[in-house]
Amino acid sequence: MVMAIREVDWQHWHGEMPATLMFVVQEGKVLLIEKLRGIGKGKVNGPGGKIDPGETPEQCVVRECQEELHITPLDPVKMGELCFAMSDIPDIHCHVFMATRYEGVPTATEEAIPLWTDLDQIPYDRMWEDDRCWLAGMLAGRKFFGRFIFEGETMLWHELDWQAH
Ligand SMILES: Nc1nc2c([nH]c(=O)n2[C@H]2C[C@H](O)[C@@H](COP(=O)(O)OP(=O)(O)OP(=O)(O)O)O2)c(=O)[nH]1
Repeated sequence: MVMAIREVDWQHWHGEMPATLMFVVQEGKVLLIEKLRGIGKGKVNGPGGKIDPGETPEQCVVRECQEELHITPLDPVKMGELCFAMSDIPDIHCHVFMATRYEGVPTATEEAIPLWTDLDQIPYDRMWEDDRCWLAGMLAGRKFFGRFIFEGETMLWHELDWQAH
């Protein structure tokens, strides 16, 4: 069976659900989580979540790290944006950040289990499919803008632009 790819008018696309992700990197490791609830429950990801009304992406990513891991990332750097056209949930516009410093001790909560992960051992088979397209490049310091079409949890199409140095 051939699956028809949903037509997306990216010129006028607007993600109904703004969201964030944070990747803290220190000493050759990145702080990932096993996500215990919400969208992508059971997957490995960075901490993050939906932006509340009135919140900036930066305020959201700090709050989500506090809620999920009891840490406060310092000086978050915006690295990219991910536009997800989804089939079964509202479309998601995700702002992705990195940080090299944080306050607090990464702690397991009802939302997440912290997983310090070697940069060369990222468990892509436990992550969202698109992460293979951008995560390694971002961790190497490259900024990006990506668009993705998903059918359920399957990525049907993607387009990724890397910012010129
Ligand atoms: N790495 C990666 N992250 C994704 C993808 N799709 C996607 O929604 N995410 C992230 C963005 C958000 O951080 C998170 C979805 O928000 P959430 O359900 O965790 O939001 P939340 O914590 O506010 O939710 P809640 O349970 O408190 O209602 O998943 C993807 O394809 N790859």
